[in-house]
Amino acid sequence: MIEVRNIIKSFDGFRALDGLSMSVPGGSIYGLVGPNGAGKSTLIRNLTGIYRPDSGEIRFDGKPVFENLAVKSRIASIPDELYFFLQASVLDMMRFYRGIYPAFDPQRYRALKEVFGIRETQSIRRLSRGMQKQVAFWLALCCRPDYLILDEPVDGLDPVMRRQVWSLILSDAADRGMTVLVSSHNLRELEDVCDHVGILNHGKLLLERSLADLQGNVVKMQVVFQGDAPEFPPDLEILHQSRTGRIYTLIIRDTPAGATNRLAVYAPILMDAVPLTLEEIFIYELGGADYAVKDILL
Ligand SMILES: Nc1ncnc2c1ncn2[C@@H]1O[C@H](COP(=O)(O)OP(=O)(O)OP(=O)(O)O)[C@@H](O)[C@H]1O
Repeated sequence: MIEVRNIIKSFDGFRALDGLSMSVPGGSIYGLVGPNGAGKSTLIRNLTGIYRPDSGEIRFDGKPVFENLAVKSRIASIPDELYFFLQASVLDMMRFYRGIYPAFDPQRYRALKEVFGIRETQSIRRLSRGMQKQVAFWLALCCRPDYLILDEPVDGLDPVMRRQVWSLILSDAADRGMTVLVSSHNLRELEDVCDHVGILNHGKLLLERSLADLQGNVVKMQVVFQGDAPEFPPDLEILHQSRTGRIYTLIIRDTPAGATNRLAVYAPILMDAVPLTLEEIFIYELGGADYAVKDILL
Protein backbone atom coordinates (compact mmCIF):
# COMPACT_ATOMS: atom_id res chain seq x y z
CA MET A 1 0.00 0.00 0.00
CA ILE A 2 1.19 3.50 -0.79
CA GLU A 3 0.09 6.23 1.59
CA VAL A 4 0.65 9.87 0.82
CA ARG A 5 -0.22 12.35 3.55
CA ASN A 6 -0.48 16.03 2.95
CA ILE A 7 2.62 16.51 0.82
CA ILE A 8 3.77 19.91 -0.33
CA LYS A 9 6.42 20.40 -3.00
CA SER A 10 7.29 23.90 -4.14
CA PHE A 11 9.53 25.23 -6.88
CA ASP A 12 10.60 28.85 -6.36
CA GLY A 13 7.60 29.47 -4.16
CA PHE A 14 5.14 27.80 -6.56
CA ARG A 15 3.34 24.85 -5.02
CA ALA A 16 3.35 22.06 -7.62
CA LEU A 17 1.91 19.77 -4.93
CA ASP A 18 -0.29 21.55 -2.49
CA GLY A 19 -1.17 19.36 0.48
CA LEU A 20 -1.83 16.23 -1.55
CA SER A 21 -3.05 13.04 0.11
CA MET A 22 -3.78 9.75 -1.56
CA SER A 23 -3.99 6.10 -0.77
CA VAL A 24 -3.12 3.35 -3.24
CA PRO A 25 -4.30 -0.04 -1.98
CA GLY A 26 -1.84 -2.95 -2.30
CA GLY A 27 -2.43 -4.97 -5.49
CA SER A 28 -4.53 -2.25 -7.10
CA ILE A 29 -4.09 -0.65 -10.48
CA TYR A 30 -4.46 3.00 -9.69
CA GLY A 31 -4.93 5.54 -12.46
CA LEU A 32 -3.84 9.09 -11.77
CA VAL A 33 -5.54 11.48 -14.15
CA GLY A 34 -5.05 15.21 -14.55
CA PRO A 35 -4.48 17.95 -17.09
CA ASN A 36 -1.09 19.36 -18.12
CA GLY A 37 0.66 20.91 -15.17
CA ALA A 38 -1.58 19.25 -12.57
CA GLY A 39 1.43 17.82 -10.76
CA LYS A 40 1.41 14.18 -11.93
CA SER A 41 5.10 13.95 -12.78
CA THR A 42 6.08 15.89 -9.65
CA LEU A 43 4.02 13.49 -7.54
CA ILE A 44 5.62 10.50 -9.27
CA ARG A 45 9.11 11.93 -8.68
CA ASN A 46 8.24 12.24 -4.99
CA LEU A 47 6.84 8.71 -4.93
CA THR A 48 9.95 7.23 -6.50
CA GLY A 49 12.20 9.07 -4.06
CA ILE A 50 13.79 11.37 -6.64
CA TYR A 51 12.37 14.43 -4.89
CA ARG A 52 11.93 14.90 -1.19
CA PRO A 53 8.64 16.63 -0.31
CA ASP A 54 8.96 19.95 1.57
CA SER A 55 6.53 18.50 4.08
CA GLY A 56 4.15 15.58 4.44
CA GLU A 57 4.76 11.84 4.30
CA ILE A 58 5.05 9.12 1.69
CA ARG A 59 5.05 5.53 2.87
CA PHE A 60 5.25 2.22 1.05
CA ASP A 61 3.87 -0.51 3.30
CA GLY A 62 4.48 1.84 6.21
CA LYS A 63 8.09 2.71 5.27
CA PRO A 64 9.36 6.04 3.96
CA VAL A 65 10.79 5.96 0.44
CA PHE A 66 13.24 8.87 0.36
CA GLU A 67 16.84 7.61 0.54
CA ASN A 68 15.53 4.17 1.49
CA LEU A 69 17.20 1.59 -0.76
CA ALA A 70 15.24 -1.33 0.65
CA VAL A 71 11.96 0.31 -0.42
CA LYS A 72 13.32 1.62 -3.72
CA SER A 73 14.52 -1.83 -4.77
CA ARG A 74 10.86 -2.93 -4.71
CA ILE A 75 9.79 -0.11 -7.04
CA ALA A 76 10.27 -0.01 -10.80
CA SER A 77 9.37 3.16 -12.59
CA ILE A 78 9.06 4.34 -16.16
CA PRO A 79 9.29 8.16 -16.16
CA ASP A 80 7.88 10.47 -18.82
CA GLU A 81 11.38 11.19 -20.04
CA LEU A 82 13.30 7.95 -20.39
CA TYR A 83 16.88 7.81 -19.28
CA PHE A 84 19.45 5.36 -20.59
CA PHE A 85 23.22 5.59 -20.24
CA LEU A 86 24.98 7.04 -23.24
CA GLN A 87 25.74 4.35 -25.82
CA ALA A 88 24.30 1.61 -23.59
CA SER A 89 22.79 -1.41 -25.29
CA VAL A 90 19.76 -3.26 -23.91
CA LEU A 91 22.19 -5.87 -22.60
CA ASP A 92 24.24 -3.21 -20.76
CA MET A 93 21.11 -1.76 -19.18
CA MET A 94 19.92 -5.25 -18.26
CA ARG A 95 23.19 -5.89 -16.42
CA PHE A 96 22.81 -2.58 -14.61
CA TYR A 97 19.22 -3.37 -13.55
CA ARG A 98 20.24 -6.91 -12.54
CA GLY A 99 22.83 -5.38 -10.23
CA ILE A 100 20.41 -3.11 -8.40
CA TYR A 101 17.17 -5.12 -8.33
CA PRO A 102 17.54 -8.22 -6.12
CA ALA A 103 14.41 -9.81 -7.64
CA PHE A 104 15.64 -9.34 -11.24
CA ASP A 105 14.54 -12.36 -13.29
CA PRO A 106 16.94 -13.28 -16.15
CA GLN A 107 14.54 -15.94 -17.45
CA ARG A 108 11.86 -13.34 -17.86
CA TYR A 109 14.37 -11.14 -19.66
CA ARG A 110 14.93 -13.89 -22.21
CA ALA A 111 11.21 -14.63 -22.55
CA LEU A 112 10.37 -10.97 -23.15
CA LYS A 113 13.10 -10.70 -25.78
CA GLU A 114 10.77 -12.67 -28.04
CA VAL A 115 7.82 -10.41 -27.21
CA PHE A 116 9.59 -7.15 -27.98
CA GLY A 117 11.82 -8.47 -30.77
CA ILE A 118 14.55 -5.85 -30.20
CA ARG A 119 18.18 -6.85 -30.61
CA GLU A 120 19.82 -6.75 -27.18
CA THR A 121 23.15 -5.52 -28.51
CA GLN A 122 21.45 -2.52 -30.12
CA SER A 123 22.37 0.89 -28.76
CA ILE A 124 19.18 2.10 -27.06
CA ARG A 125 19.59 5.76 -27.96
CA ARG A 126 19.57 4.82 -31.64
CA LEU A 127 16.15 3.19 -31.30
CA SER A 128 12.94 5.05 -32.10
CA ARG A 129 11.09 6.65 -29.17
CA GLY A 130 8.43 3.95 -29.18
CA MET A 131 11.10 1.22 -29.23
CA GLN A 132 12.92 2.90 -26.33
CA LYS A 133 9.66 2.76 -24.42
CA GLN A 134 9.43 -0.94 -25.19
CA VAL A 135 12.94 -1.41 -23.78
CA ALA A 136 11.88 0.45 -20.64
CA PHE A 137 8.94 -1.95 -20.17
CA TRP A 138 11.09 -4.96 -20.98
CA LEU A 139 13.59 -4.05 -18.26
CA ALA A 140 11.03 -2.86 -15.70
CA LEU A 141 9.02 -6.07 -15.94
CA CYS A 142 12.16 -8.19 -15.44
CA CYS A 143 12.77 -6.46 -12.10
CA ARG A 144 9.69 -8.22 -10.69
CA PRO A 145 8.81 -5.11 -8.70
CA ASP A 146 6.16 -5.01 -6.00
CA TYR A 147 5.34 -1.50 -7.22
CA LEU A 148 5.32 -0.38 -10.81
CA ILE A 149 5.02 3.38 -11.27
CA LEU A 150 4.38 4.64 -14.79
CA ASP A 151 4.23 8.22 -16.05
CA GLU A 152 2.19 8.45 -19.28
CA PRO A 153 3.41 4.95 -20.07
CA VAL A 154 1.95 4.06 -23.45
CA ASP A 155 2.60 7.41 -25.14
CA GLY A 156 4.51 6.65 -28.29
CA LEU A 157 3.56 2.97 -28.45
CA ASP A 158 1.53 1.72 -31.39
CA PRO A 159 -1.91 0.22 -30.62
CA VAL A 160 -0.74 -3.39 -30.89
CA MET A 161 2.18 -2.78 -28.54
CA ARG A 162 -0.08 -0.88 -26.12
CA ARG A 163 -2.31 -3.91 -25.80
CA GLN A 164 0.68 -6.22 -25.47
CA VAL A 165 2.25 -4.11 -22.73
CA TRP A 166 -0.99 -3.73 -20.81
CA SER A 167 -1.60 -7.45 -20.99
CA LEU A 168 1.87 -8.13 -19.54
CA ILE A 169 1.31 -5.61 -16.74
CA LEU A 170 -2.15 -6.92 -15.90
CA SER A 171 -1.02 -10.52 -15.77
CA ASP A 172 1.88 -9.55 -13.48
CA ALA A 173 -0.51 -7.66 -11.27
CA ALA A 174 -2.87 -10.63 -11.14
CA ASP A 175 -0.16 -13.29 -10.63
CA ARG A 176 2.00 -11.52 -8.05
CA GLY A 177 -0.25 -8.86 -6.55
CA MET A 178 1.99 -6.12 -7.98
CA THR A 179 0.63 -2.63 -7.30
CA VAL A 180 0.54 -0.35 -10.33
CA LEU A 181 0.28 3.43 -10.31
CA VAL A 182 -0.16 4.92 -13.75
CA SER A 183 -0.61 8.54 -14.79
CA SER A 184 -2.38 9.75 -17.89
CA HIS A 185 -4.17 12.75 -19.36
CA ASN A 186 -6.72 10.42 -20.70
CA LEU A 187 -9.35 8.75 -18.59
CA ARG A 188 -10.40 6.62 -21.57
CA GLU A 189 -6.93 5.11 -21.73
CA LEU A 190 -7.22 4.02 -18.11
CA GLU A 191 -10.84 2.96 -18.03
CA ASP A 192 -10.19 -0.62 -19.17
CA VAL A 193 -7.22 -1.28 -16.94
CA CYS A 194 -7.57 0.54 -13.62
CA ASP A 195 -9.54 -0.51 -10.59
CA HIS A 196 -8.93 2.77 -8.73
CA VAL A 197 -8.85 6.29 -10.09
CA GLY A 198 -7.60 9.56 -8.58
CA ILE A 199 -8.12 12.94 -10.20
CA LEU A 200 -5.39 15.50 -9.72
CA ASN A 201 -5.66 19.20 -10.42
CA HIS A 202 -3.60 22.18 -9.23
CA GLY A 203 -1.45 19.94 -7.05
CA LYS A 204 -4.35 18.42 -5.13
CA LEU A 205 -6.33 15.24 -5.43
CA LEU A 206 -9.93 16.20 -6.23
CA LEU A 207 -11.18 12.71 -5.55
CA GLU A 208 -10.15 9.09 -5.49
CA ARG A 209 -12.47 6.13 -5.80
CA SER A 210 -12.54 2.48 -6.65
CA LEU A 211 -14.08 1.68 -9.99
CA ALA A 212 -16.47 -0.77 -8.35
CA ASP A 213 -17.72 2.07 -6.14
CA LEU A 214 -18.07 4.40 -9.06
CA GLN A 215 -19.64 2.08 -11.55
CA GLY A 216 -21.90 0.26 -9.13
CA ASN A 217 -23.45 3.36 -7.62
CA VAL A 218 -24.33 5.68 -10.46
CA VAL A 219 -26.63 4.62 -13.26
CA LYS A 220 -28.16 6.21 -16.33
CA MET A 221 -31.88 5.39 -16.64
CA GLN A 222 -33.76 6.03 -19.87
CA VAL A 223 -37.44 6.14 -19.13
CA VAL A 224 -40.71 6.90 -20.92
CA PHE A 225 -43.47 7.76 -18.47
CA GLN A 226 -47.14 7.70 -19.35
CA GLY A 227 -47.24 11.51 -19.32
CA ASP A 228 -44.71 14.05 -18.02
CA ALA A 229 -42.15 12.95 -15.44
CA PRO A 230 -43.64 12.67 -11.95
CA GLU A 231 -42.28 14.69 -9.06
CA PHE A 232 -39.55 12.53 -7.60
CA PRO A 233 -39.05 12.25 -3.83
CA PRO A 234 -36.00 14.09 -2.47
CA ASP A 235 -34.31 10.87 -1.35
CA LEU A 236 -34.10 9.68 -4.97
CA GLU A 237 -30.71 11.18 -5.75
CA ILE A 238 -30.95 12.45 -9.31
CA LEU A 239 -27.60 13.92 -10.37
CA HIS A 240 -28.80 15.02 -13.78
CA GLN A 241 -32.04 14.99 -15.75
CA SER A 242 -32.70 15.68 -19.41
CA ARG A 243 -35.49 15.02 -21.90
CA THR A 244 -35.49 14.22 -25.61
CA GLY A 245 -39.02 13.86 -26.96
CA ARG A 246 -40.73 11.48 -24.56
CA ILE A 247 -37.53 9.88 -23.31
CA TYR A 248 -36.19 11.09 -19.98
CA THR A 249 -32.57 10.44 -19.19
CA LEU A 250 -31.97 10.34 -15.45
CA ILE A 251 -28.54 9.96 -13.88
CA ILE A 252 -29.27 8.46 -10.49
CA ARG A 253 -26.98 7.66 -7.59
CA ASP A 254 -28.08 4.11 -6.98
CA THR A 255 -27.45 0.58 -8.24
CA PRO A 256 -29.15 -0.36 -11.52
CA ALA A 257 -31.51 -2.67 -9.62
CA GLY A 258 -32.23 -0.02 -6.96
CA ALA A 259 -32.97 2.69 -9.51
CA THR A 260 -35.17 0.33 -11.53
CA ASN A 261 -37.20 -0.52 -8.41
CA ARG A 262 -37.55 3.12 -7.43
CA LEU A 263 -38.81 4.13 -10.89
CA ALA A 264 -41.05 1.07 -11.33
CA VAL A 265 -43.57 2.59 -8.91
CA TYR A 266 -44.42 5.19 -11.59
CA ALA A 267 -45.38 2.38 -14.01
CA PRO A 268 -43.25 3.69 -16.89
CA ILE A 269 -44.05 2.52 -20.42
CA LEU A 270 -40.39 1.87 -21.06
CA MET A 271 -37.34 1.79 -18.81
CA ASP A 272 -33.75 0.82 -19.44
CA ALA A 273 -30.59 1.02 -17.29
CA VAL A 274 -27.57 2.04 -19.38
CA PRO A 275 -23.99 1.81 -18.07
CA LEU A 276 -22.07 5.07 -17.85
CA THR A 277 -18.54 5.57 -19.08
CA LEU A 278 -16.01 6.51 -16.44
CA GLU A 279 -15.82 10.00 -17.90
CA GLU A 280 -19.56 10.46 -17.53
CA ILE A 281 -19.48 9.27 -13.95
CA PHE A 282 -16.76 11.75 -13.02
CA ILE A 283 -18.52 14.56 -14.75
CA TYR A 284 -21.77 13.92 -12.88
CA GLU A 285 -20.02 13.14 -9.60
CA LEU A 286 -17.89 16.26 -9.59
CA GLY A 287 -20.47 17.99 -11.64
CA GLY A 288 -21.15 21.41 -10.10
CA ALA A 289 -21.39 24.31 -12.52
CA ASP A 290 -18.24 25.84 -11.03
CA TYR A 291 -16.03 22.92 -11.83
CA ALA A 292 -14.37 22.81 -15.21
CA VAL A 293 -14.32 19.04 -14.88
CA LYS A 294 -14.93 18.51 -18.54
CA ASP A 295 -11.79 20.48 -19.28
CA ILE A 296 -9.89 18.28 -16.90
CA LEU A 297 -11.08 15.01 -18.26
CA LEU A 298 -11.88 15.37 -21.91
N1 LIG B 1 11.74 21.23 -11.60
C1 LIG B 1 10.78 22.17 -11.67
N2 LIG B 1 11.05 23.48 -11.50
C2 LIG B 1 10.07 24.41 -11.54
N3 LIG B 1 8.74 24.13 -11.73
C3 LIG B 1 8.43 22.84 -11.90
C4 LIG B 1 9.40 21.79 -11.89
N4 LIG B 1 8.76 20.61 -12.08
C5 LIG B 1 7.46 20.91 -12.22
N5 LIG B 1 7.25 22.25 -12.12
C6 LIG B 1 5.94 22.92 -12.19
O1 LIG B 1 5.02 22.18 -11.40
C7 LIG B 1 3.77 22.08 -12.04
C8 LIG B 1 3.39 20.62 -12.19
O2 LIG B 1 4.25 20.03 -13.16
P1 LIG B 1 4.20 18.48 -13.51
O3 LIG B 1 5.25 18.22 -14.53
O4 LIG B 1 4.25 17.71 -12.25
O5 LIG B 1 2.73 18.35 -14.15
P2 LIG B 1 2.08 17.15 -14.95
O6 LIG B 1 0.72 16.92 -14.36
O7 LIG B 1 3.00 15.98 -14.98
O8 LIG B 1 1.94 17.78 -16.40
P3 LIG B 1 2.00 17.10 -17.85
O9 LIG B 1 0.74 16.31 -17.98
O10 LIG B 1 2.03 18.27 -18.73
O11 LIG B 1 3.24 16.26 -17.93
C9 LIG B 1 3.90 22.83 -13.37
O12 LIG B 1 3.37 24.13 -13.19
C10 LIG B 1 5.40 22.88 -13.61
O13 LIG B 1 5.76 24.04 -14.30
